[in-house]
Amino acid sequence: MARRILLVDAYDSFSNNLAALIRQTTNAEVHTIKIDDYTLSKFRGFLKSFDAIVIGPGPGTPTNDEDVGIIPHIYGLPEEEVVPVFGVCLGFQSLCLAFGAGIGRLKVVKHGQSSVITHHRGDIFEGCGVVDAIRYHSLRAEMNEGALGELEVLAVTDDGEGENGEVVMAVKHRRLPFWGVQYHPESCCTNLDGARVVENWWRLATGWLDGKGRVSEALPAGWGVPPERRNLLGVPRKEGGRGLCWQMFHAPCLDIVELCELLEVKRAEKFAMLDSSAKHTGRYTILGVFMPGVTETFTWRVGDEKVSVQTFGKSGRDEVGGNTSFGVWSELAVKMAGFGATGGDGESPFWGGFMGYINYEAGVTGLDVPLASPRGDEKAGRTRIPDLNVTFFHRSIVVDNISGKVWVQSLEVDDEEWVTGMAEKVKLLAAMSITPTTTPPNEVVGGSGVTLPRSTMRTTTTVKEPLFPPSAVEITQPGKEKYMRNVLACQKELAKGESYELCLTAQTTVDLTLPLQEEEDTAWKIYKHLRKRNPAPFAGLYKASGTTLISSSPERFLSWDRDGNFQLRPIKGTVRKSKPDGSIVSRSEAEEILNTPKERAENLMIVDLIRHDLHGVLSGQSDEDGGVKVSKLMGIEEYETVFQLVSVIEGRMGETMRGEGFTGMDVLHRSLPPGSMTGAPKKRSVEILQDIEGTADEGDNCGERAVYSGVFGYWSVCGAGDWSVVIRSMYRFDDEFGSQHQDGSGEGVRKERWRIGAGGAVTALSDAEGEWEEMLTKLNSTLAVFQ
Ligand SMILES: C=C(O[C@@H]1C=C(C(=O)O)C=C[C@H]1O)C(=O)O
Ligand SMILES: NC(=O)CC[C@H](N)C(=O)O
Repeated sequence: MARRILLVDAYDSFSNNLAALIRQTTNAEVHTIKIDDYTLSKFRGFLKSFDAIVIGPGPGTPTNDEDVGIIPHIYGLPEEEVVPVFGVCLGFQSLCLAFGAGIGRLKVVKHGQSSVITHHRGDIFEGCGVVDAIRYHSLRAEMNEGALGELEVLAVTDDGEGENGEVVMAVKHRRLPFWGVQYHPESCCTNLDGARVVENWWRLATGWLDGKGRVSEALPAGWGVPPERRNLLGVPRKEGGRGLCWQMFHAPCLDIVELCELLEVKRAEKFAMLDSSAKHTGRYTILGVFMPGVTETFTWRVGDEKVSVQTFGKSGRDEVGGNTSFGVWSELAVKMAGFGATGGDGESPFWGGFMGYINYEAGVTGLDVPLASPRGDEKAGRTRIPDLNVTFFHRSIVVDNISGKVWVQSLEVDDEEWVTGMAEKVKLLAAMSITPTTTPPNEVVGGSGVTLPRSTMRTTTTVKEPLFPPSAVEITQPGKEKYMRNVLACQKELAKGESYELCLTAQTTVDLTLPLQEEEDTAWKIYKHLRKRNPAPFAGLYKASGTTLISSSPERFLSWDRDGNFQLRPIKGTVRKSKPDGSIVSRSEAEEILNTPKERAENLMIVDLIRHDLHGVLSGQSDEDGGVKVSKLMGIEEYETVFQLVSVIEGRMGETMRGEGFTGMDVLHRSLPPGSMTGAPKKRSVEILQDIEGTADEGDNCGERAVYSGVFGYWSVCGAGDWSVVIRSMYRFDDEFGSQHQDGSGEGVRKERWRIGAGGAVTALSDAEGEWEEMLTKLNSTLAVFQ
């Protein structure tokens, strides 16, 4: 029978990586609990069912009871109840503290940085050569005579006298079966010899257990799969479903802007498009077609029990749900399950299904973090904004911007007439254009050797005219002093060990004063311009339920295909392309900047966090290991205004899980908000950021990040999904200013307030001025359309 290891998680964003490493190296069953899930007596009761304990990393300090919960009691168990323990980072520091060591602060904190560890090859370092290990810590164990009487130091690292001098990296208890390491064996950048300590620990631990003849008991009754590990649907997958009616044709000359105008975007009250205007990640343009009496928009606001459903072209709303364990998420899963479709073209990524956005705040409450109060709309007296706003499309048009293939599709029964009619219209439109707009892969190679989408090359020189007269535009940017103070406030938390990285953001507002009547909708006017100005693989326009979102995001959050292959592409590390003197940063210069410890550490922390999120759903469920791997570590990608450091993490949801009813949505809702917008560990970082970014009464972010920092994408009836991080984007609430005003001369005017968020990851290595500049760089990629 497999042995059982209990992993005690201190709300870290790396603990699932540790669980996966333990599972791989020990073949034991790993059960995870949180530090404060159980009282000590309950814990002691079920400990008999486990063979060993691993205590994970975490934010805060071992001297603070709330940060460690049950941990100190584990090291203080009566001897007859003791089992082997392996402590990592916070778990290690707690071990040292429990036996008399002091806990101090590092002079120079180490977050996401590697060190070579000096060890004597014995004990848990048996057979290890050079251990090159990743560290995430602000605190250190300070040994003294008392502690050294109880604990033996197994490894150290030398940070040099200018920094922290010698820092203890591993200890073991002289009598009891307790071991601990300060570094992170589970980080993807710790080398194999660094991870081998877990294998060695397990050998020593099982030796100890065998020596004592300790055999664990059966799991207590009722110890089952924790509710949060069940799937949204709660029932196994159903096969079959509606047949899709579709046509595919080649239209390499089809212009996306013209296609949108064919669909009447200029005056549309509702619109949904996911667009790829740069082709080096995104590829498809997906349009949802609103159908009167059929198309439903689902909205939900944090705190609401029910989900509101509004049918296009009908007045009133229905309220659904309220009695499922996952609330709105289950409602979406139920809707989707009722629609499983068959017979679409395997090459089309979207056959119909949900498109829309999910706010940052929806993700925050998923972490059990209460929202800052009041929220922006409560303060402004606006309509309550939905935190989830997605529309279920039966009719759709998909364009492959590389091959020139176009699909017109419908899930409606007997809808051939619409499909044929629409296909004819689109073909005619394409026939009227003269030049191909699709770019065969690798056709245009930029001077730096990277493939640039042709649109990128074409537009830099052509767009000069301002979109709105300067007198119609009023921009309110965050204050520099305040932003820089916030950077320092973040760094203070990093120095205390509360977080390893914090993605600080602030919002800018743009107030437009516009004529009452205009020929085309402002959102469309802006989108068209932005599409040229800042082509992006995850661009898009979404208008529904009182909110308009215009995106030109470079960052994929999460995608999955119909076979259960998942991909995340976090971006961390940004270099502005234009220099202050007007010259352009070359790719090799960008490489030099992005290859520094600061930028690499920023990226690595998020890669490890994303691995954790993905492991959390995909690994150790049923008989599957999730196959989580980093397929690209810190590649450099070039965009219109910036170079970015991008990593790719992949995983797999196998047949068993999918058969049980798990879908990509299970992964999505449990991985929100995107880690690249929070920092690590996610939960503590989100709490800290709420404090620092402020409430509607005082902060630049108006008490909420709202659509910014959320996700925008689709979940298709074919089983695939793709969601981007909402950055380099803008959004507005349609009723923010009411509908009309009088200007000075008595003419009727209209006002619109657009909101643009921007920010960047703050680490211990950041400098406040640099962070301010980085925020402005990101802001300007979209703000520039108003200037
Ligand atoms: C916060 C933003 O971007 C995030 C922060 C990045 C960084 O710190 O380098 C890069 C991409 C995004 O994950 C933004 O664009 O506003
Ligand atoms: N990774 C960790 O467990 C960090 C522990 C502690 N919060 C520190 O910063 O030192």
